[in-house]
Amino acid sequence: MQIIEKYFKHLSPEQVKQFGALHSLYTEWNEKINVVSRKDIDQLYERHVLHSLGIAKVMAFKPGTRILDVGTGGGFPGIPLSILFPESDFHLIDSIGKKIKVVEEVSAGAGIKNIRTTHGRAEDVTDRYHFVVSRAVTRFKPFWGWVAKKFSDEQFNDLNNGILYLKGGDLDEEIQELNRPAYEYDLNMFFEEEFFDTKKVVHVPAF
Ligand SMILES: C[S@@+](CC[C@H](N)C(=O)[O-])C[C@H]1O[C@@H](n2cnc3c(N)ncnc32)[C@H](O)[C@@H]1O
Repeated sequence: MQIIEKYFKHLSPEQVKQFGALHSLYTEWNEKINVVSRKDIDQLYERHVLHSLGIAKVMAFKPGTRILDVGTGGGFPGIPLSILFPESDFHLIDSIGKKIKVVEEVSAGAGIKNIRTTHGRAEDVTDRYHFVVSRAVTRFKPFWGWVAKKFSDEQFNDLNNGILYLKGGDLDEEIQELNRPAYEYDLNMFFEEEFFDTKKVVHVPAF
């Protein structure tokens, strides 16, 4: 938990409480339904919570921003981002029902109010969002096909509406295949831990 406060210094007491609650909630739920690899649960705050918050270092969502987390699994990056941005609205979707059950239990347990969940496929969502976030779901090209029609054309954030995807490694081939402008932000600019050496946030503007 200290690692979150090291990089996010202006958390409210409520946010400190909510981030602090995640360890016991994920430990409890991960024993019933495996959403985080067992060896990673000890590094929950670095590898899952702080990694998810890498998106916040690139983009501070303004109040009223609507964000879809595609293939959220156990709630990453959506749950940490919803705690950090309590005035934005998050929609977390996954095609596996038991993962959505974990998301619902963890978000209720932590008292998170700005999340709604759907058990279903991203392709079937018909609502409009300012941003789509994701981690570890699929390559950019098919992903773009799933979400291209889901963007609102109302812009009020510092970056253009679009995808903010957590990726790792060399992305040249994947971005070439996507054939759209994509901007890479290295997370080692913000976080000094070795885990972030190869990690990036990629912004794919929708317009
Ligand atoms: C490797 S997991 C990553 C989970 C989470 N984003 C994380 O980083 O911890 C990929 C998730 O994407 C979900 N998924 C794959 N295709 C999907 C689709 N078309 N719509 C919704 N969820 C999908 C899977 O069910 C799975 O939970």
